[in-house]
Amino acid sequence: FTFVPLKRSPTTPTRLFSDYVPAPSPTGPGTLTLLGAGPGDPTLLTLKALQLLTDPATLVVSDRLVSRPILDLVKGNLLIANKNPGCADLAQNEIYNWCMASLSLGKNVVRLKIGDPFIFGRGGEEVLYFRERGIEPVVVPGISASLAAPLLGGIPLTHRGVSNQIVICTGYGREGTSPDLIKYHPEQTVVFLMAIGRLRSLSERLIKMAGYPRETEVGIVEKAGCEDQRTLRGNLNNIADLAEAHEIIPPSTIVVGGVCAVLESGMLEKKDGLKLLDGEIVDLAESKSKEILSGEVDRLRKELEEKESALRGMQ
Ligand SMILES: O=C(O)CCc1c2[nH]c(c1CC(=O)O)Cc1[nH]c(c(CC(=O)O)c1CCC(=O)O)Cc1[nH]c(c(CC(=O)O)c1CCC(=O)O)Cc1[nH]c(c(CCC(=O)O)c1CC(=O)O)C2
Ligand SMILES: C[S@@+](CC[C@H](N)C(=O)[O-])C[C@H]1O[C@@H](n2cnc3c(N)ncnc32)[C@H](O)[C@@H]1O
Repeated sequence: FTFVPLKRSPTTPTRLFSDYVPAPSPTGPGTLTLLGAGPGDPTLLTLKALQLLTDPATLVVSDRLVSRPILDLVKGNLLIANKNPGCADLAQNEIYNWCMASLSLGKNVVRLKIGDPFIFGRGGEEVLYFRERGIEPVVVPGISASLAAPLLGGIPLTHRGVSNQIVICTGYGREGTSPDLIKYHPEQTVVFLMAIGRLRSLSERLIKMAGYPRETEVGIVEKAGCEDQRTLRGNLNNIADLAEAHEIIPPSTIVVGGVCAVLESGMLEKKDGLKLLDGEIVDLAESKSKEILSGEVDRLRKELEEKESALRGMQ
């Protein structure tokens, strides 16, 4: 890892992510970066991510869920793993083989992962795999869908007097198992990733085994940060039926708890045209802001290119 020290000491120079510039090595293996892509909107990428993705000399090995507008930024070669549910281990081996082959040729590789690499993304496993083979990956954080999707769907994960703690869970454990649920706590928000496929049984288990009241609010944000984002609101009693009726599909983030109702009216409706209605589905506002935002990506890219060519001129 590259750890970023919290304080600069006068004697030890701080190594920031921004200091990390991958350079092809003719003598040894290339560098490997595990890179978080955020939830899907390219304007939510870090500047570090933009810099790495637009390096034409870099091979990008991406997971399937990374959005098209982000993949479109890649200037070098791009490989996308066919990691569908049920054949993930096979695809994971393929990813390792692609990365190792390029690294051993001295090529720099970016392993692009949805959201944040260390939140339900096998990021830790990948670090251990490459470390065992003599390559120490640099890990660059991304905005996790577990935090961004609720926000983009108009759900604050904490809210004074409503929720003072957040639990992030997966709907599926290893080999399809259902992870243990935490007992109901009225001031807790629970965020479920990878759980749409078993929403009905999850809702029933929350009520019957974890003591959740049937009326507990639930929000689902599908494809957050993508052009076709949708938000669905309901409660534990009706959410599975509503999701079925509206054909909600992965990738979606499920939020359970009182916070789902906090911004139900008012602010967002007026500001962004985003309307949250009980049991109704809403599309992300048809917004001019989308065009403005994608213009912003082009502007940033240009700025980066200019800086790079100015730097090259100075060398
Ligand atoms: O229903 C849903 O909402 C989630 C469906 C979904 C799953 N994986 C998925 C998604 C998102 C998607 O495909 O869009 C998609 C998924 N699962 C996972 C990843 C990240 C990765 O593999 O790099 C991804 C994204 C892959 C990609 O973007 O290409 C990771 C994953 N799946 C799983 C686990 C848990 C584990 O292995 O211990 C973990 C590891 C989490 C961690 O790092 O802690 C387990 C899982 N996820 C899932 C299943 C059900 C498989 C089936 O249905 O046959 C299963 C069970 C299994 O594979 O043995 C479902
Ligand atoms: C394997 S997990 C990876 C999580 C990722 N590492 C992160 O930090 O966001 C995949 C799950 O993340 C959630 N997810 C990813 N992208 C999403 C998006 N654009 N909108 C809503 N949920 C998303 C879904 O719950 C999906 O099943």
